[in-house]
Amino acid sequence: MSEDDDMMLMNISTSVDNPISQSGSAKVSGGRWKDRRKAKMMLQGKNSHVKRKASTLIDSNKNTDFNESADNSTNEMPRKQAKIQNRPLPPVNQQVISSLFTASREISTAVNNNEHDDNIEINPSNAPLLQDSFEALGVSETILPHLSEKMKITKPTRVQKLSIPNLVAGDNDIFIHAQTGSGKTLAFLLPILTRILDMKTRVDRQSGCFAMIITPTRELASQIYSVMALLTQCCHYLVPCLLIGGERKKSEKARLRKGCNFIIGTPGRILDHLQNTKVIREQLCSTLRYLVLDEGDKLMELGFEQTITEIIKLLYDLPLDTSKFSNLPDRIIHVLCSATRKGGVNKLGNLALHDYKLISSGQKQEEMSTVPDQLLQKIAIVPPKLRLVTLAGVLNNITQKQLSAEKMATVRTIVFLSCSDSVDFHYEAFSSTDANYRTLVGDSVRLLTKDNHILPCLQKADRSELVFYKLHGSLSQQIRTATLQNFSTESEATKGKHLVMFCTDVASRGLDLPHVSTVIEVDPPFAVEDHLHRIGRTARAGVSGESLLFLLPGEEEGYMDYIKPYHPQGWKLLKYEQDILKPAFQDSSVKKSDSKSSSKPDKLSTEWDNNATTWHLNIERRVLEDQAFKDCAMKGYTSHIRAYATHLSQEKKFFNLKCLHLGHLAKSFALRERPKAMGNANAKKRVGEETQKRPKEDAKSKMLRMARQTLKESVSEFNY
Ligand SMILES: Nc1ncnc2c1ncn2[C@@H]1O[C@H](COP(=O)(O)OP(=O)(O)OP(=O)(O)O)[C@@H](O)[C@H]1O
Repeated sequence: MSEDDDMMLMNISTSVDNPISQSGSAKVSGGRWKDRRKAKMMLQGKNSHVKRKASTLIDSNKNTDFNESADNSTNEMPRKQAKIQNRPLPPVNQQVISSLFTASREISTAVNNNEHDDNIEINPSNAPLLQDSFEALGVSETILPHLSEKMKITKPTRVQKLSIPNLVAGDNDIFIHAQTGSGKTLAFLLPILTRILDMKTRVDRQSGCFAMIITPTRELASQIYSVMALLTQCCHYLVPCLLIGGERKKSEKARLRKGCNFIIGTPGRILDHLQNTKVIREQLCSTLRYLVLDEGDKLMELGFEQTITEIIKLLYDLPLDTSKFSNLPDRIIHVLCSATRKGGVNKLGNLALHDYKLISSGQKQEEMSTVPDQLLQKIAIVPPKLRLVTLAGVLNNITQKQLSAEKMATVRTIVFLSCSDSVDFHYEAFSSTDANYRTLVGDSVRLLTKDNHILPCLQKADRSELVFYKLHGSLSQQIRTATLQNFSTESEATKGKHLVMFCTDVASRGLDLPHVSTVIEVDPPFAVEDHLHRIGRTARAGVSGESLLFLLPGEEEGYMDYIKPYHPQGWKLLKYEQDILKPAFQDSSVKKSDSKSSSKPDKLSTEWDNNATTWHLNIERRVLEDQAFKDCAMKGYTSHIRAYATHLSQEKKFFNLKCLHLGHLAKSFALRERPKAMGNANAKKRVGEETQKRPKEDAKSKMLRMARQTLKESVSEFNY
């Protein structure tokens, strides 16, 4: 039963003692006609307020009772149910707890028409090719030993095999279009470095800048800078320089003044320096020969077309002295990297590339690359109320598996959410329930300490084995960098633990985080490209990996057909109960969070669904008791709804705001209040703040306004 309904039977009486069992003949009298109709429908076992097709969203009596027994302390029985069953009504101002589980739990509509076949042996599609060598591709002898000894990279991947000879020997522009994790970074860095090293002309940091690499995110720029810094350890006289927003411009200027051979950065900051810093123009003048645009589709999606046009214009305004380094190309070579060749990126190609060669690692030259073959995709159709507890179940099962392994290896999981506020909520919900944690970086990395039992499996383990991270664009650049650094590197504090990072799409593009074994998309991506990039954080360079996508029952299930072409190896369709919740909650008892204050000894349940409910009620109770956490949950919920309205128009049929059951979704943010009530409370607050009332909007313009606002926020999310 939805919280939305709890007020509607206030003045209604029924003529039967047990109307549920005699639903067909129930007589309802009194109250408004609408209320009577609703009541009658309910007595007949129908839901007058069907928001989505799946029958699973209608709660049962059984579960309301079950819920009651799971949390007697609050004694909050839905009023409608109480009235129907002639039980005493709870006080009007008391909140209603809607039950977590529903009567019919089977998701009947979920059919797997793209089953993953366990019996087929799959070869990794982005792995190094054992029969090839970098030497044969023409990579400089100066780099080869360093590559194999220091970086442990001995064989090229398919995309490297195709692009390196092209850039080493030819002077064409190239468009690199390849799967995630296929080694695109080295596919352009190695040949550029080779051309400079093989000039046989002595160069140093004062010789000028030879290549500029532009990326959409600061994290990606920092990562490419690190790879370049590692590569140039074998030729320390060559120096890269990083120019990204969020850093002090003054120190960047000082670095530029010392001289550099490669500039790596984000578009806004690079343009800013080109327009305002004389020394960068001096560095680029005469020497610039390569302009690389990485993640071209994202650059366009985020509206950098104008910025890049201006950068290109300014670069072409600089004089080029081809006599100075005559072994280098006699013009600026453009390299464009992208996982897709659809839409905006073609425009960027027209803008930046001339007479280019397409380097595609796929067998077929499709517009979008598929996911790596060795990646095992899983999909779970999860009712909106159960999203939080199911996520807990998934994380628990991964930790459980890690704990039961003989050798405790560090395990990394990335959880993608739709917006920063939702990231904040999930980070708080999972990392600080028992307040037994230690922060490792600012307040964006929390190591659970002993006695923190946020997941059921930790109650049995004598050690705490979890570290939680949060990453989104509203954090300062220093915190973002330090958080990623901590997540990626092995340290004493994190060694052998399960590292879980809650993040927005800021972490979806190009980031190469080592040994990520699972990616969980709790909120579906805003575009199918984002789906490929998010799950591409695992299964990199031939290594295996898993990803799990949560979809809501109903319209969202149609998304499976939509993404099918990108998953040639199929997927496994999980049942949220049998495959996730039951294994997570069945063998351990979850204590009620208020059990300490209770005089009675805690009666622990061995039923998995009882445990799952208790787990959820603990989080709900915290929301009730802790105003700061409640604010966090409300913000997370409202921002999530706003973000939901921004799905691409061609994907709106799967992600239609109107089909969302807002009340049930609120439950997954541990909120017991109805969204309507929340809205009214907020509206009341606003009355004092705003003297002018917003003119009445129709649904369409409201949705558009929300979408525009969220798009604006999502761009600032990346802080370019
Ligand atoms: N030839 C190789 N052999 C082994 N590992 C490699 C090779 N080339 C690259 N790698 C490793 O593979 C990982 C992925 O590389 P990279 O980040 O360049 O992939 P990408 O194609 O740019 O991925 P994305 O599309 O996600 O940005 C890195 O850790 C890199 O060190």
